[in-house]
Amino acid sequence: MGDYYWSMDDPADYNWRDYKLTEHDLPATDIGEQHGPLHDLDMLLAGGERQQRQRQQQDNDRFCFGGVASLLPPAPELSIDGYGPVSLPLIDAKDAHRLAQVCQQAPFGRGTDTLVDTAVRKTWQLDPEKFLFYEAGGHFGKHRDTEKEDGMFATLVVQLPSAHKGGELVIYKDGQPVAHDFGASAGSSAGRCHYAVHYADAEHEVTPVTQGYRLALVYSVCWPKDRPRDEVPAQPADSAQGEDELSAALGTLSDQEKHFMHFLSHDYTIKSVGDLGAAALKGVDRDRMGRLLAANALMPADRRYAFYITQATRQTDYVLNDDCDGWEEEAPPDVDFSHLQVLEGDGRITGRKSPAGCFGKRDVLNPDRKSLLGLWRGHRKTKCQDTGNEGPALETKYSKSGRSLLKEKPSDRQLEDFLAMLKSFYPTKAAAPGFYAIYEDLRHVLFDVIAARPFNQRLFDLYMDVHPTAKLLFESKDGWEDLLRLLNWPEAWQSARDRVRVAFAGDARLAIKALDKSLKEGADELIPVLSDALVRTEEPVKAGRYDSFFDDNMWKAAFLAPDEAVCRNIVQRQLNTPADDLWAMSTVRSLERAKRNGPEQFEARQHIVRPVVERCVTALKRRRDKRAAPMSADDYWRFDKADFCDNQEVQRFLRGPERTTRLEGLGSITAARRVVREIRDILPDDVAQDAAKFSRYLMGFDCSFTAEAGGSGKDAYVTLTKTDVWPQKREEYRQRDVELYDRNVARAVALLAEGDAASADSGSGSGSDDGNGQVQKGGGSDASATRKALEPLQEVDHRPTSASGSGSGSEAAQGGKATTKTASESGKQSRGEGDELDDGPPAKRTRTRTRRSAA
Ligand SMILES: O=C(O)CCC(=O)C(=O)O
Ligand SMILES: [Fe+2]
Repeated sequence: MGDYYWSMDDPADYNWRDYKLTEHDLPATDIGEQHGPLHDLDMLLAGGERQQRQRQQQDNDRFCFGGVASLLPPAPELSIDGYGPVSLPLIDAKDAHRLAQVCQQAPFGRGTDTLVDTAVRKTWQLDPEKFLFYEAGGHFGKHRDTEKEDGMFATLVVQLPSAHKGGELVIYKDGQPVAHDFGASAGSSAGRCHYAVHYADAEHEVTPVTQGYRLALVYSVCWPKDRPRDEVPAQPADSAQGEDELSAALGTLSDQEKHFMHFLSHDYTIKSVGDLGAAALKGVDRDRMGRLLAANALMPADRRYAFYITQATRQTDYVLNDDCDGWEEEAPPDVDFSHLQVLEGDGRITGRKSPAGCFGKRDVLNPDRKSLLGLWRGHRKTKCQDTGNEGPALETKYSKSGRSLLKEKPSDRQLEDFLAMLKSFYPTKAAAPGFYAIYEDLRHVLFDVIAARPFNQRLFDLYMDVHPTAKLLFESKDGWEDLLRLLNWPEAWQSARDRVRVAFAGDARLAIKALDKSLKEGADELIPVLSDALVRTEEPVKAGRYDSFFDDNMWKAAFLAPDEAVCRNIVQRQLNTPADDLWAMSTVRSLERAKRNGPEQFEARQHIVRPVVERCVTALKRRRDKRAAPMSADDYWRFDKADFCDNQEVQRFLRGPERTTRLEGLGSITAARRVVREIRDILPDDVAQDAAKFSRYLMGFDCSFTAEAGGSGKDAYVTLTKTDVWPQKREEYRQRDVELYDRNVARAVALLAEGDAASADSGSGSGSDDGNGQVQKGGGSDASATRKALEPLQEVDHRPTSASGSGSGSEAAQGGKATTKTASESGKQSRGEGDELDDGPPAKRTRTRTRRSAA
């Protein structure tokens, strides 16, 4: 069976309405408190018993008002496209007929639908919602106006000079009608324009026009677009004394840890509260919000309340009673809060939270002394549902805006205990991933709690103890936000600074990321602390690679940080780092980028950086000279990196100084030929003779030689002869390395050259700098991106750097080896210490080696 929705005021008559629906009310005396601080607050907000009636009247007056539109001409000129000039008031039936023809039947909204139903609304309209034309029988049933535009809060109706009967605009305030007859009783409606203004959320109707024609213009009244969000009017000076009393009552409630709520008089759309915050409040709600905020602000921070606005819904389900003559509550009403918005003491919406709990009938601030149903009076929706077997059921639903004042303030002692407990439970992400997330949230909430009270060193220390790592400070969900808030809290920052430094000193990568973010977001206080932390960090060499993201950002900070000390710190750090050729090249490249991105900043600090650049030059030159040293004739035939471990005898020969050898004792010529075949399978003879064509193989094995079977029977042997294809190739690479080191030395020198805009290497190696953006995007953790950015280094870094000076081949050769060998062969590849031909990433090998030699 389908659902039928209608409003109680829907004129359509359904037989379910013949049954009696009795809603249980509670008198005002059962709501809130009849004495004590909450009651005092009621009285103070209501302005005392005596003033209450007067206030009520004022509020009624502001709730809606109207009269003669004396600023408008008595006979406004009105002309309508397709009709022509309209002479006002409209009297002639023929004119009316013509006018109706250029208009449309006005629709109305229900939920998200726009409907036309003359039983609900019967009027002609032009230019949607602006010009209305009522004939006899025209009317508009009870409704509230939708917010047609952002910031709309009221409706202005201007009735043009009209000669008609009926057609009053009746506005309901708490169910009581306030009628506007637009001058009918005063006899001025035909001769003047009249107006009426009402809040858009106020329920209103237009009674049927019984005679003549009524013409009206309808306007939406909106807050100005540039009005500050959350604006609540300052309270007039004469209420200051009331504020003290209010504040005292609030304070007492606060000490009792009392949370309470207050039903707003007006209704608000979720959107308007979301858009405007406290500034959406109207009339009496606005006054009271202003007074409560002012009183709240008078209290010390730890006693203050937080303010929320919530959409409250109260739903009751009814079933037919046993006598089938009325509806009976099936269960107690269900009260629900949703769309909660936090308005803080200063009225700022800072986030969304869930209500701490529901409120009992005693937790209601009820300055207007309303009964339960009086409080809930608002949008009531009734829905009748035929549930089949169980018969029809009726549901009523009220929704209402409420303001709640929640106090979430445990005592300092309780908090300290809690923090100590939390500390003992401090989880690691790996150990308790689920708990960690809760923990992160808790930490964030705790920050709010602690920040909301006067600074308490003990409490704050405990709070800081609970999250000691840079990861939590920086990478947790709200870590960064909390860190920034810490900066604006002088006492806290004073004592947190050292902890922050220590935390980041344990994680160079995070320190760099945080430094970068601080620069971008102007968190200036954080920059020196992070740069101090950086000096104490270890070089983040992961998997043997320099991290160009790290280096780039570090140097960027060195030049861009407002304080020169940051640059000095970084230089100090780099001077403490072991220097080798890879370090030098990475440094040079990062400095080049920094120089390119900010030539002036670079120049201003290049004198500070000079020692680092000089150190790079020294390291590069040292490496260059080692590589440039010519090889002795003896060493020329030592293929000391030869990789032929499937046959140890062959490998021993290759690594030794002899040019040729014989493998003997093979037993038969067949066996000798088999050995040759096996060798040629691995390294074909023609490969050993043709470097250009087969360098991929050569590089894989780091040798070149031929094999030939000879002799017969027991004397059969295999002759191995080294060819100079490999050593020549090796020589070529040595030469290239020297050139590369030379180029890098030149780049380093060019860095400090006067008036040179970092273009020294724009033609050669810097092409790969384009990979920079990619590296940053990958957060420096993407190995392939990092490798890409390191490409110019790899021209060198996989090559031998041992004192012996023998080479192992190019990057291409490494790749070739990997694809040529089987997995098991690769497995056998790893060598002892000192051998540079392990399977690790190229940079690692060299890195390991240089580290050792540096030590
Ligand atoms: O005709 C009027 O006075 C008011 C019409 C109205 O309530 C509306 O257009 O929403
Ligand atoms: Fe309306």
